[in-house]
Amino acid sequence: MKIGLLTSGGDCPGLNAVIRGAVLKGVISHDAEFVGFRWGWRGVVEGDFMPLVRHDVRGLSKQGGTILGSSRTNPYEGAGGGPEAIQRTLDENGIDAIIAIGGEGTLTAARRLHDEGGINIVGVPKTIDNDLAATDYSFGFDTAVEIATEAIDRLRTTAESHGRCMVLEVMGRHVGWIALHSGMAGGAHAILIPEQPQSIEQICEWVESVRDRGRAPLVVVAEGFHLDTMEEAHSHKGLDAFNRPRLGGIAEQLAPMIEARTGIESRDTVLGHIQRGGAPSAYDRVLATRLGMAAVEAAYDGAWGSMVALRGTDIEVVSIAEATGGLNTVPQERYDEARILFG
Ligand SMILES: Nc1ncnc2c1ncn2[C@@H]1O[C@H](COP(=O)(O)OP(=O)(O)OP(=O)(O)O)[C@@H](O)[C@H]1O
Ligand SMILES: O=P(O)(O)OC[C@H]1O[C@](O)(CO)[C@@H](O)[C@@H]1O
Ligand SMILES: [Mg+2]
Repeated sequence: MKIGLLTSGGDCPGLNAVIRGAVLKGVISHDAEFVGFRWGWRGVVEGDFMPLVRHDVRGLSKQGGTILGSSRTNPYEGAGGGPEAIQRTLDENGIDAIIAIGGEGTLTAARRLHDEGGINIVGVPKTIDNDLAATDYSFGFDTAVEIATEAIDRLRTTAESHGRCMVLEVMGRHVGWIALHSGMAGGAHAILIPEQPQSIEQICEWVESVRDRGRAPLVVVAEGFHLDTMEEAHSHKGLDAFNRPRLGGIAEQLAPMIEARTGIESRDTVLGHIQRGGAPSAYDRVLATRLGMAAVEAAYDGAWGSMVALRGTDIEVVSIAEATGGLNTVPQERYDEARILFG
């Protein structure tokens, strides 16, 4: 079988480990052939791909980013877009199947191409946000949490030196998993997530109780958080390639509000894409490698339109529909559990 791999959507530590796992598994167990589509769906639509042999994936599991490049190209757009044109491109190049590594958008597109055009596709879930349903964790999340936790540890020493309140903004467009886990690991005094709007009065109450105990307050906020007085998440950077608001900047809004209300000097830090860069953690390398290997097995089993997923400690094959049907939000009980530690 000749399989085309692609990485699409925002990048994520571990993408290269998936590619390596898939190629090694396919070559060793099935004598498979691989190509890599460049720049996500763009490579599929434009017929732009490169051969991927065993040598090309040597040492890749520790390398951040994606050697294939990524984009938010829509596979239904352009002359080569849509199921019929894509099938033609695959046939012309002798490519039997696609393994699409991406988030909910990429997987939704993969499912449509399979359902509407019968294209042989297997999905692999990726996102640092951990917002995909049907998989217990997605690779990239653990690495992002490590980076955010280290940032909290570092902010804490400078905060204590000045008696300041620090507000750290982490990623998390729709869900607060990175904020919840890094905040808990780093001992944050308040964790603000998209699923749980709060009042500025409540936030200041937590901050003041920390100050009253002689400590420097540390607040972790997910970029998608909004105060109970706001309609939606803060955005002032225009739209992304898929016409969604680019988030970021809520920490810059909150820090002066906290300072004005409590009198505690406050600073904000936006971690941004640092959370997506660099080498994946050991956990993410293992998870990504196993998912890549399982995706190849799913292809050889003819499990088209499915996705590989982590369930407990097993990698299972589930329908893409299950993964894209809803978001993996932070459950109320997980927030309540963390909330005991606030203030
Ligand atoms: N319903 C859809 N039908 C066809 N294409 C879609 C659909 N939804 C998303 N896409 C395409 O898939 C691309 C990737 O989606 P998106 O930009 O949301 O990234 P993602 O895979 O969800 O990763 P991330 O976690 O970074 O958001 C989009 O730019 C869009 O072109
Ligand atoms: O890299 P971009 O296009 O700025 O996207 C940023 C978005 O991607 C993610 O990192 C992953 O979906 C979100 O947390 C964030 O809102
Ligand atoms: Mg998306």
